[in-house]
Amino acid sequence: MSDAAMKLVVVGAAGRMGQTLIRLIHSIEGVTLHAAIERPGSPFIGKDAGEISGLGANGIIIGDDPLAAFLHAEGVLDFTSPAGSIEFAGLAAQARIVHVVGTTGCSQEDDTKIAAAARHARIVKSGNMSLGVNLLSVLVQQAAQALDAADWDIEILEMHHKRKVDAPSGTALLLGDAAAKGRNIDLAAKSVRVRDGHTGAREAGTIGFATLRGGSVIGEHSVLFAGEGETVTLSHSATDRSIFARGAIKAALWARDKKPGLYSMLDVLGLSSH
Ligand SMILES: NC(=O)C1=CN([C@@H]2O[C@H](COP(=O)(O)OP(=O)(O)OC[C@H]3O[C@@H](n4cnc5c(N)ncnc54)[C@H](OP(=O)(O)O)[C@@H]3O)[C@@H](O)[C@H]2O)C=CC1
Ligand SMILES: O=C(O)C1=N[C@H](C(=O)O)C[C@H](O)C1
Repeated sequence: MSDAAMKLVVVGAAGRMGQTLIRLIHSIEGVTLHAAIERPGSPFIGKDAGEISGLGANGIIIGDDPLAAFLHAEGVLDFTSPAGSIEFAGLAAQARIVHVVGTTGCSQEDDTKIAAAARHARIVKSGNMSLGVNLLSVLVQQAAQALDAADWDIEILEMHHKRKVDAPSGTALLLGDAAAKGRNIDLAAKSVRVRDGHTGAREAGTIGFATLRGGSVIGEHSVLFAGEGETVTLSHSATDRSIFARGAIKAALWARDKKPGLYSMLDVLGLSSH
């Protein structure tokens, strides 16, 4: 593996995560900002990426041509939108580079396209890049396995800022998936994502989701195991977006010498059980 700093492109550079990534790349050894991209027509095209992120000018001008940016880069950090991430995965595959995807709200069809791109790109995708949430997912899987479905109901509660556009959050779904693995059930078949009106009594063995939106909340997640007379709650609070950015940069460095494929943050953190 090269000793030189890994050349990274930040797509969605002017977004909340884009700006956080640009600040963090500046302060972490072993990585360097190669280019910053926004969509064509964005008011941020032509602006200095360092200035936009509050660092002061760094000479990297935000552009709108990802293909040109990826050509001489080694990795892409992507917290954008499902359509954007599909496009960037295809371009990362063409350039044979690392693609770290934090974007949430992807459909099954979107995920299939990203998995196809992973035949040539090294893709790390996760609904949450933080160490804390990935550790929590391991604990949730263990608790779900230990607590009998007939006696313990699983409910997942999340809250995010008012500008978030997808629900349930990628993290809530990741935690739901961990719970479903612990119970050896299919999450899609057993999840209850909305309740309204006369719903009838709760069906045993299902996994419920509840979503709150408001203010500037960065990310709150709780998994409740509700039994007769007692409740076990496992939770995570994010108080700074740098936890996600740090995880994404760690993922890019980890994937630098890996074979093409689709990886998760559990793989990066060595928490994977397979
Ligand atoms: N996995 C994780 O750990 C985390 C995941 N996320 C996820 O990351 C995503 C972004 O979050 P956040 O930064 O808060 O959102 P923002 O809306 O603040 O930023 C997204 C940025 O991406 C840009 N963008 C969207 N689509 C494209 C495209 N096709 N080409 C180029 N640029 C594009 C947006 O531009 P425009 O405004 O013009 O659309 C915007 O500048 C969300 O899906 C969020 O859930 C967030 C935090 C952590
Ligand atoms: O949109 C956000 O802000 C976040 N999105 C991710 C999610 O959907 O879980 C991760 C984090 O909670 C912040």
